[in-house]
Amino acid sequence: MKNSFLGKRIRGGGYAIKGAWLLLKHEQSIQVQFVISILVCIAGWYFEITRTEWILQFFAIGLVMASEGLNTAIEAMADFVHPDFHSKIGHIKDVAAGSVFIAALIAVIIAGFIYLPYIF
Ligand SMILES: Nc1ncnc2c1ncn2[C@@H]1O[C@H](COP(=O)(O)OP(=O)(O)OP(=O)(O)O)[C@@H](O)[C@H]1O
Repeated sequence: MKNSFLGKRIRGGGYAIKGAWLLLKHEQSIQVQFVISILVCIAGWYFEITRTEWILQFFAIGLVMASEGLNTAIEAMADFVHPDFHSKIGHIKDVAAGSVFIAALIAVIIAGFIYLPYIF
């Protein structure tokens, strides 16, 4: 069982859950996004948004938090392979941060489409 296909997949899932827990425990940006996600879910419950709007909202939350997690991993990898200042490392980190910015921008636009009609 330990080295079977299923055993390996279950172990891989365990590592992934551990990684998600580490992100939540140690990364301030993920913690902030987690709190914002909870607030947005409270807003969804308050305004009684539709099923499709919930799907879009969870998609946006997942997009932002997953890209932030990958950005964190890339930053950690960059710091590990090259702890000193280097323009290439700066470029890699900037590009990784840019992907989070794009995800966050899309999430804000989705939030606008969902909530502005309920508010105004
Ligand atoms: N080793 C480096 N060489 C060159 N530029 C760097 C280096 N480390 C960081 N930078 C520059 O500083 C910016 C911020 O990097 P940093 O690793 O502090 O990320 P951060 O977004 O502040 O992450 P966190 O808050 O999670 O530590 C990078 O986007 C990059 O422009």
